[in-house]
Order: sequence, then C-alpha cells, then structure tokens
Amino acid sequence: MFRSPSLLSFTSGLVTVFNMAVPTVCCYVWRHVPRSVFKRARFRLTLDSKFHSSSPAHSGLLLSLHKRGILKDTFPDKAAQDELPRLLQSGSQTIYCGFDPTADSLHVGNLLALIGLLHFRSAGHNVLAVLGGATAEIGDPSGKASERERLSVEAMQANGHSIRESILRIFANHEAIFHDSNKPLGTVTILNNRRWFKKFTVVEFLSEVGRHFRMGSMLSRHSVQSRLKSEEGMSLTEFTYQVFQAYDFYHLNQTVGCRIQLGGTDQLGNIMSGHEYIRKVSGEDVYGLIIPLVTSTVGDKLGKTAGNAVWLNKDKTSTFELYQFFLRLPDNSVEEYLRLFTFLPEAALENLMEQQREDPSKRLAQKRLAAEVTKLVHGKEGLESAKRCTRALYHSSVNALEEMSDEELQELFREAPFHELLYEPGTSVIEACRKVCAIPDGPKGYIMVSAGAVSINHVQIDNPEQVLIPKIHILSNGLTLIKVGKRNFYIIKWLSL
Ligand SMILES: N[C@@H](Cc1ccc(O)cc1)C(=O)O
Repeated sequence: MFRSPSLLSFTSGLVTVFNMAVPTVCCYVWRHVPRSVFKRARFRLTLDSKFHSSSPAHSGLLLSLHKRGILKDTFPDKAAQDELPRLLQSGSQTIYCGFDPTADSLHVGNLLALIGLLHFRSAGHNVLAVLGGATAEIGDPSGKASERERLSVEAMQANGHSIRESILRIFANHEAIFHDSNKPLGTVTILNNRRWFKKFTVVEFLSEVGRHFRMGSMLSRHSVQSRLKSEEGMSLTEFTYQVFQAYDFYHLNQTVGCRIQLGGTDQLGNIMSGHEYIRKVSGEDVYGLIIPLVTSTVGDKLGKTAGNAVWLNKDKTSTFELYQFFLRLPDNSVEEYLRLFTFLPEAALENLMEQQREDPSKRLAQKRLAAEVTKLVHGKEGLESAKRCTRALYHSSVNALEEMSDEELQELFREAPFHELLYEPGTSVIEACRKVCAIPDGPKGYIMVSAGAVSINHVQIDNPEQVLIPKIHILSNGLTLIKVGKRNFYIIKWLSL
C-alpha cells in the first residue's frame, strides 16, 4: 500500500524559503484579510477592570494572578470578565502549557510559565506540560528573527528528557515547600506531542487538519508578519508551526477536556489559531492565558534566543549563579520580581517591601527573592549550597570553603582551572602557584607573590617560600584556593598517596 512520507520528516525537511512568495502573499493579505483580524491580532493592553468579574465570587484566582503581574491578558479578550472565572469555578479544569525541547534546559522565562501553572495547581486545577518533541522539529517562529538550526532527533530527545526531569523537580519542590497541605492540589501530567503527531502521514494531516485553517488568519499573526517583512523571510515549515500548536490544543481538548492554554505574549498568535480551529471543528469555547515575557533589567527578553539566559539546570547555571542573579536585581525591579517569582502572599510581600524601603542597603527583598526562587528550582539543599558558595566567595569564609563538595567547588569556580595534584610535604606557595600556572615564570611571579597579589584560602601571602601547611593552606577537604589579583581563581585538589 502506498504511504506518503511521515508528517514530521516532510515538514521539517521543507527548508523552502518563503521569500519568493512574499510579494504575492502580501498582496493577498491586503486584499483578503478582514480589518477586524488585524485589529484582533494586535496585542491589547489590559485594563485592570477587565479582570473584575460581574460576580466577584468568580474572579478570585484570575484577579489575584493579574494583580501579581503574572496574568497579562486573556484570549478572547472579554473572557476574563465572566466565562473564564465561571469555568474555573465550575470544577477542576486542565490548564496546559507547551515547552519545545530546543535546548537541554529551561530558563527563567519558562519558570514564569511553570509558576503560572503552579498557581492553578495550588487552586486545585490539573496542569499539563506538553513537551514539544514534534513542534521543536518544526521550530516556532514566534519572537524569533531567524529560523532555528535544525537539531537532530537524538539531541531533541535528550533535551526533552532533561526538561521533563526539571519540570518534575520544580513541581515536587513546590509541593513539598510551598503548598499548604490542607488545600487540594491538582494533578501534574507531562505529555510529548510526538505521541499524537506520529500517527499522521503528511497527506492525512493536510487533508484532515490543514483544510480548517484559513490563510488570512495565518498570515495575520504577528510572528508571520514580522518575518515576512524581514530579509530572511520564512520557510513553509515555520509558517505551519501554528497549525501544529493549534492541533495540540485540539487534541488535549478532545482527550482530556483541556480548555485553557497558558503562554507568553509571543504565543498569542498560536493560541488564537488553536482557539479558531477548535471552535470550527468541535464548536467548543477554549481560552488563552497570556503571561508576560521576562525581560532583563534593561528591557531585553531574557531567554535562550537573547543569549542571556539564566538556566534552570544547575550544570548550566549553578545554584549559586541563579541565587546571585536574583540577589543582584536592582531595587526598582525587586518588587515586581517578588510578585512574579514567589508565592509570598500579598500581605507578607508588602511587609517585606516596607522593610526594604526603610533600609534598601540590607537588600532584604533581594535576599528573600533569591532564596525563594532557588528553593523552588533546586530545593532546600540547592539553597544551602548557593548560600555556602556565596559565603565562600564573597564573605571569604574559610569554613564555607571547607564544607564544599568537589561538585559545588567546580560549579562555583566554573571559570577557574581545577587541578588535581599529588601532595608532597614541603611544597611552597610559589611552587604550588607555578604548578597551576597561576603566576608568570621567573622573578616576575616571585615579585607578584612578595607584593601580596596572591592569597591562599582567602589569606593574603607575602612570603613566596612559605611552606603549605595542612589545615591552613590545605583545607580538610583537600582543597587549596589560590586567588591572584581580584578575580583569578585556581583550585587545587591535593591527592595523597
Ligand atoms: N510554541 C511554544 C511551545 C509550545 C509547544 C507546543 C504547544 O502545544 C504549546 C507550546 C514555544 O515556543 O514556547
């Protein structure tokens, strides 16, 4: 029997750049797309009043998320007033959010989506994370100036595996540390969309699903418009992305009754496509919850594409670096971040901010924020580790250095060379420094040490001939930390015979 190529290999193989079609397409849009579509596609600013339901009993969760800054908007626009609050009141709902495994870790931007889901879970709703094994192969053009490099299926699977682990870890930390155990907690499900796309051939998909999509609305999406205008244009593969995400929503609606999708502002177009598709095929009303994109303190999108990501896996951003990222936030951002990234109730938050305003130099708000986020992402042990590293590095604490595991050390001094050397009694400071190339050869290095440029385990050295003394220069964990100048670190792990 004839079988057409499988859907995924067909679409991801299509690198036919859409450029050639741009002029025709633009004319098409201009002539055929109703004005109202453009108007709807434009992101509208939310008015507070929108989240006030006509019946106050219904508006609770949405309103509080809106006040925290997590819920930026809903789709359709008017649903926030009545339909959505009513739906959430009517019983446990399933809320989903998708994550494409295009990297081996999620980042802080994704954390906000997980936190959004967690608020719903804490309110007794069921949450569903979709790993986009299939959609990652297509590549979402939303918010991206150019097409993503194609990743191998193996890399995608490995990424998916690692992302699944981190989602489960964060959800488990939330349950153990932040959830009030007297309150009902919804379920968590993680599904990979490869599962349902696998069954289609490309012909079947286009014939069964594709026919319900209108070119006019597809072309009106912001992600498409901005790319069509760019020099690079857009491939057919990327152009079809919204159909895949729309189908996910439909599939989850049909199989588990999911009626709510959560996503960042860049996902609005994809969510709208799902909404239109489901309405058309099954007549059911579904909704989108739009969360803000996390930006850096100077306003850049904080994410993988922007190249300044803060990752959630500790082999990419250590617990210490994550902690420090939040600790370093400027005063004018900390309140906003506390609302977005912690589960602190409003009263506790205001209290904390009042203390912060009394004496900003104590950085109480930043410390609390950093602690809460680190606990959520890496658990209590993660926070302990981050604090230990902070003491070791910034408070020159020898005790903290002594308590550190090899793994923590390497995480903390990621950039620092790590040397394992055989310990020979009688080794001097200058010899140790030379062995790890911490100082230049010859008299220049000798002079540097004599001038006090080198410290060992946070104690400044001025005698290059000083013999390394166990317990002082070699800590009980077999470690010597050499610092040259302000920020050059070298770690020696002494091995004994
Ligand atoms: N498109 C989303 C990920 C996603 C994947 C599949 C979905 O069904 C939903 C969302 C993103 O790039 O962030």
